[in-house]
Amino acid sequence: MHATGTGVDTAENAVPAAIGTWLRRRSARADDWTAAELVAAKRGRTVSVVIPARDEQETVGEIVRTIRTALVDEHPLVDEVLVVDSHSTDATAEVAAAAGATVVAQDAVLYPLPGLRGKGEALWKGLAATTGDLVVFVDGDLYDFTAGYVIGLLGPLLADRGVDYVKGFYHRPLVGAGHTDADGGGRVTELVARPLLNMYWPQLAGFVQPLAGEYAGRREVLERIPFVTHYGVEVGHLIDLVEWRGLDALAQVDLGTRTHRHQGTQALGRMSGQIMLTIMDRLKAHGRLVSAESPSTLLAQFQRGEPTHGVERELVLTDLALTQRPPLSTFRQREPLRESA
Ligand SMILES: O=c1ccn([C@@H]2O[C@H](COP(=O)(O)OP(=O)(O)O)[C@@H](O)[C@H]2O)c(=O)[nH]1
Ligand SMILES: O=C(O)[C@@H](COP(=O)(O)O)O[C@H]1O[C@H](CO)[C@@H](O)[C@H](O)[C@H]1O
Repeated sequence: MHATGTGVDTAENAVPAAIGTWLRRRSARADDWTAAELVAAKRGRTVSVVIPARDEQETVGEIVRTIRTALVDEHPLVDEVLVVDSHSTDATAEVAAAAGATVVAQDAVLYPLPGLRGKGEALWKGLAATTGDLVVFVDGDLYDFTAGYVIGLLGPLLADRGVDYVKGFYHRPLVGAGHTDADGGGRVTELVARPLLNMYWPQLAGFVQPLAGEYAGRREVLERIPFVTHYGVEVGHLIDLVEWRGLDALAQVDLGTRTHRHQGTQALGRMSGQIMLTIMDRLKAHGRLVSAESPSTLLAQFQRGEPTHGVERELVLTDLALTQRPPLSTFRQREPLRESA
């Protein structure tokens, strides 16, 4: 490790010992396991893959085909592949079904429960619409997805009963028109999530990609945590799980490189606000943030467009209010949770 700019020398011993221990104990690589080894390790447990997809017709088909070919047909590691069609306006559902996925419309799950919008809603509905003992979440906008993503995420869960939840990590290029910044991706991670998590949940500082969209968990645990319905879902999971299950129940796996469809800066501004409000919500929930007033959830952004109030910009208002689904178990009677061995 090396000194950085105005930062102190980050020598090995500057990293809190607990983080170093966790990194060594709970970090793995996707190629630590093979599909055949994990099939043998299933011992009757089942696996569902859930892909949230809003307008992903360009990429979702190849992701589904890769899983089906390598991890259903060749090696029966995955028992169920579900694409949650999240109000797509393109051919996402048709492309996913043609590739061999089960497809469900987000609002059709747990109908007539009124549907909400957002990625977290898609994930929660995907959990509700599947049955696997282990659940793997994979974004639908990946360009370089491999079966190793799923193998790597399942490895720690099948190998160690003490692990409840596994995040992927990877190099994240930012691919622009004719230019790629090899490590420019994960903009909200680097500018918002990592600094805030280091400030308030430093025990999570070892996660290389806290907002990774590829992760897996035990159903018995996933059904007992809330799902923030928008982009705060990942950071909400990490905080809720480390508070409930402890850091040692969490793990991470190196999946190599991840290239995905990037959103624009204003969309990431809204995502950032959602993540900040989720972190503030958890600080309040744990009695660590006492504020005289609640933050406004209304975000004003300015775009090229119709002049507004005499300014040569279009004013766009978005409500970033935190909405979340309760633990799915509150919708269903479940056996008491078996404490991890
Ligand atoms: O309301 C939503 C928003 C996003 N997504 C999906 O969630 C994944 C990650 O979303 P996105 O790519 O927008 O986030 P980013 O990766 O840019 O942070 C993608 O498969 C999206 O199609 C979804 O199903 N519903
Ligand atoms: O990590 C990030 O900063 C954002 C944006 O990534 P890019 O800057 O477009 O590579 O992407 C992630 O964040 C979302 C919110 O947690 C997740 O839902 C996405 O799956 C993940 O790609």
